Amino acid sequence: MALVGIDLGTSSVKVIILDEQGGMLGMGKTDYTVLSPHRGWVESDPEVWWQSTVTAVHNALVAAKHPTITAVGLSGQMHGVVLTDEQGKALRPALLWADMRAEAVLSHYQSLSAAAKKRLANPLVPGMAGPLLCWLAQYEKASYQSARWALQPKDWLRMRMTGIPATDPSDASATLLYDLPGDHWAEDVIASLNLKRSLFPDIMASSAKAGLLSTKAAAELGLPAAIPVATGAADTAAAALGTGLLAPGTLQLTLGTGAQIIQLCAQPLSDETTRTHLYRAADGKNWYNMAAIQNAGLVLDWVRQTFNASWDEIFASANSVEPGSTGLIFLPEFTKERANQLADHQGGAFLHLRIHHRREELFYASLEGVAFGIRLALESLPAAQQASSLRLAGGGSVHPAWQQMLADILGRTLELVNTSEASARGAALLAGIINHSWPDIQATQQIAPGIQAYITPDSQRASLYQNIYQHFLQQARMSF
Ligand SMILES: Nc1ncnc2c1ncn2[C@@H]1O[C@H](COP(=O)(O)OP(=O)(O)O)[C@@H](O)[C@H]1O
Ligand SMILES: O=C(CO)[C@@H](O)[C@H](O)COP(=O)(O)O
Repeated sequence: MALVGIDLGTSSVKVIILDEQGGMLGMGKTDYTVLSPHRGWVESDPEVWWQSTVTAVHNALVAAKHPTITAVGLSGQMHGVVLTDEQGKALRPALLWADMRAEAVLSHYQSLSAAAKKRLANPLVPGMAGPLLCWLAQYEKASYQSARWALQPKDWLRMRMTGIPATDPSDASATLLYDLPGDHWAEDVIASLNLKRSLFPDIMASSAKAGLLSTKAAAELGLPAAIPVATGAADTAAAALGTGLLAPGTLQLTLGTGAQIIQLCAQPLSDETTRTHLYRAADGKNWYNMAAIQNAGLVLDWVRQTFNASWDEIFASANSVEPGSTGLIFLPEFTKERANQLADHQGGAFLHLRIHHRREELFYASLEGVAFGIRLALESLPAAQQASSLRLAGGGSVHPAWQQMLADILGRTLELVNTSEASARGAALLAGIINHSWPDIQATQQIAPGIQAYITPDSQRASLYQNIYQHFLQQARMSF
């Protein structure tokens, strides 16, 4: 008997198979491309998500030696929107969290009442389902008018698997259409924005049984038909569950295509400065504050591809380049940050390029620039001042040289959790609840992966970076 967890990320889908004690039996991963057909647009084709999921599930089953699967759980990238027909068939490519086109309609949000904005409890930024739907309603009337459902990515996947439209609080609360203190869709906001209320599915607990795997989906995935599928959770919330972060206190940095630093909180207290987000956790009990970084793995992957480099070559720059990259500065703001901007947004840049700069400096400066962006976001979290350590998770955090750089630049110890796929693990743990492998979310803490290593900052480099970081901020802000 085994459980499947599927994490539909921005750059790849990850599938893991756990036994009923939470032990890893196998995994599969399939990459896909993020599309940018016009300036500021960021999209993915849901059909590619599905084909990639089929491949990753098959590979995970092979790696796990074909155990009997009894339940499936889901996690997925947050905020964006998939417009579908009645059956869940996508009507156009999915719009993703990094998409900027809805800047053009943010004025609709700005003119909401102060009370309504307070209940949304989050910065008003364009890559969320609410603003994206406002854009679609205005500029793509045909697809908007014919849509039956507006789904989050993992909810689209579940509908494809079960035919049941639903969402959960952790994803719904990250759409800018959710009343955080009231814990329900923000009916008044949806009405004020003139959005169709019927687009939004019922909200079910992340650990609820949302439906059964259809015969057709089961045949494609190679899984048994009619096994239960859990509602699932947003990837950041699922990653917290997957690493055993279930109580307020510890900070966690998840590094994927984007990066997020989160801290669980027992009350829905929003950030008056609007530099951090407030969302529902997967346990249905807590919330979490999150500082988001849009330009993390997304940008490093651009560097890797554009310079035709391997990941090893990029990280090997840490062996030959000194902190500060001999004056070279990389601004990673390829897409506008939601908050915590390094500079007035004009796009990314290499600043102060000189003839002596080699390929290695370009790579090292890119890593430094992304890490400085993470540091700025970290400093916006109220709890960061006191935190001397952070947990580290996510597929973009695995290289040892990069982990050490992050510890040095953030000036914090990084705790490496003994799981490579925290969000997919969180998803599988939710499957275990509907399968009665464990009674509830709290019980999953007993099978939480331990800390496999502590990466402590090198005191000399950390001290150097205090000054280099300040210099970086100053130069970044002077440059536009
Ligand atoms: N082999 C690798 N070594 C180091 N970093 C990688 C590697 N493959 C991908 N990455 C980085 O990880 C990011 C994807 O993180 P991941 O958590 O797997 O994906 P997602 O954002 O889809 O959840 C990529 O954008 C890239 O920057
Ligand atoms: O944008 C956020 C959180 O605000 C992310 O949680 C996205 O959902 C993307 O996650 P990855 O695909 O980068 O892991």
